[in-house]
Amino acid sequence: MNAIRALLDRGVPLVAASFDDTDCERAAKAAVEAEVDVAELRLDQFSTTDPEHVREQIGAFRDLPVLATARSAREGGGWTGTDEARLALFRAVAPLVDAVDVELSSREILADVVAAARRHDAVVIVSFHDFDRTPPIDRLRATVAEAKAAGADIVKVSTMATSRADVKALATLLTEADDDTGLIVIAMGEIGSVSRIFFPALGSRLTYSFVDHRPTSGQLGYAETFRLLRRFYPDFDQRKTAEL
Ligand SMILES: O=C1C[C@@](O)(C(=O)O)C[C@@H](O)[C@@H]1O
Repeated sequence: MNAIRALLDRGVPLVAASFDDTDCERAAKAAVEAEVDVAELRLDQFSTTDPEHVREQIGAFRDLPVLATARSAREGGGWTGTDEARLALFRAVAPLVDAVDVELSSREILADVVAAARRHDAVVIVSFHDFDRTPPIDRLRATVAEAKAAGADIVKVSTMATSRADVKALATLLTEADDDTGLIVIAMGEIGSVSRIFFPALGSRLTYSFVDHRPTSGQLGYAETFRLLRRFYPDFDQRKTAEL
């Protein structure tokens, strides 16, 4: 079975760390030693997306489940190429990875990325980011519904929290959804940092940390993320082993 799906099926929150293509062999070794659950490869931050190069870097992460992300510049990522090229990249990596992340706003390629992932049993994360603000909760509810309808296995909502009310709205979005919805919710920013630990305990499926990749706003390092999840989520250490 797909390694990320198998981990998700256990119902315990998982920890991802994000990587670009800097010294992948060494980075992958550090991630395995750190017990990271999922390596998110930020293809949009690679020095080149030449297929041979990308295949080689994914190969370096062979001992970890891999999530491939090619974030559009529109949603804060580094992808500045065409949508055709991005779709071709997703199609090339779909057979090699366990999951892909594509933005709901990437309407021109969304259905084709979902289809490519499905063909290879890769988990589909359909994501929404707002690096400036947290939109009203009704907008976010509509976003989740649209992402589900587009074929998401997991919907990710990651927005900038500029007040405690924003953190509360995101927590509400998460807790009102039933467990089958499969949500990843992140409150970005310093005020949202608590969400990196607290939201997994409320049902958010994956929390993002960093090993030595540049952190996004409010991310905690993997060591701190692990320590706090162990402290506050009693089943955390069983995520890779036990039938829960
Ligand atoms: O979208 C997300 C979440 C994230 O932006 C974060 O704030 O943890 C980190 C990204 O690498 C990932 O793709």
